[in-house]
Amino acid sequence: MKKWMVGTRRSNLALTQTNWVIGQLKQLEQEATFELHEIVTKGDRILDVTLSKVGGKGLFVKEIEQSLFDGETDFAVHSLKDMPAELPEGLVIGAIPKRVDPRDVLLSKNGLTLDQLPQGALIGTSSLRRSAQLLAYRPDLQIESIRGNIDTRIRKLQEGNFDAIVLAAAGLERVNWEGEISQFLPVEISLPAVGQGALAIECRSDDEETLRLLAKFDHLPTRLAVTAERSFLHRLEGGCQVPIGAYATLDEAAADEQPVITLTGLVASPDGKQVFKKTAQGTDPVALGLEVAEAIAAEGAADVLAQVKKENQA
Ligand SMILES: NCc1[nH]cc(CCC(=O)O)c1CC(=O)O
Repeated sequence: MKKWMVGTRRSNLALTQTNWVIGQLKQLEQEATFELHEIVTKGDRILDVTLSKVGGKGLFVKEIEQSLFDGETDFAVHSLKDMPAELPEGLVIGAIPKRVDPRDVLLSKNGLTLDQLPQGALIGTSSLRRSAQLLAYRPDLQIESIRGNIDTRIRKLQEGNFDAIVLAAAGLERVNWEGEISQFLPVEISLPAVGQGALAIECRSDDEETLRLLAKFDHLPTRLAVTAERSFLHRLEGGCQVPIGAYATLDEAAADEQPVITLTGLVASPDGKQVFKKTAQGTDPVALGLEVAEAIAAEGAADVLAQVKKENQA
């Protein structure tokens, strides 16, 4: 019986996610065996610099993809939101498991909510998407960059460096830190990152055996939703260094109907003073993503993105 080599980053979150995926796949294919292959990525090595300054898409995936090309690994487990909008030729996402909670969450001193935080409170986040939306909602807040894995960030909050930090609910739940959450931020206040809360299992596009295994673990409603979000991202050519968010949901569809996808897309200026946001519905996820992207680009989002990209290069 085949043994699959599985690529993963070495962080606690990555290892937890990968081991969870392996556990699920074992239930689907009981004879199969799996071996973990830990890979240190560029993103893991530059922990002290704000990611938006480092630039470059897919900081956490490049070395992992190389290992797939080299045949050293057969598939790799990623957080979907760390994946660039476009995959290199020869690789595909073989499975997208069911998405968990996509929301951002606030972790604060004394459990205060966003509305309860004192005037001028200091928030730790290195995500332009999160800081722009927080400032749009509460212009008095101060934002400072924070880096490191989930444990490091929570420690920095506990040490008193910040009044609050913002993280993804999904990551916290996966590593059992959900008890630290002070507030789940409504998507109306903080629209999540494209693909947040979903995993992506990447493999070679010509690897029939692995594709067949992974197909059993694909969750179609999640795939449709994140395909719409990634189409939006792709049209705007956004990486993690621009303030872009998107969130799609599916209506309950009858068995003989195509599900209707509702997609909200957002682009904001880093200071939160300009927010471009649009919601539309459709049944074709790629077309829907393009439609929403083009609508907000035409309203002025394209200028904001061009400005942010220029500043990142400076
Ligand atoms: N940017 C890092 C990252 N990539 C994936 C997650 C976990 C959440 C997810 O899988 O969407 C996180 C941490 C965070 O943003 O809090």
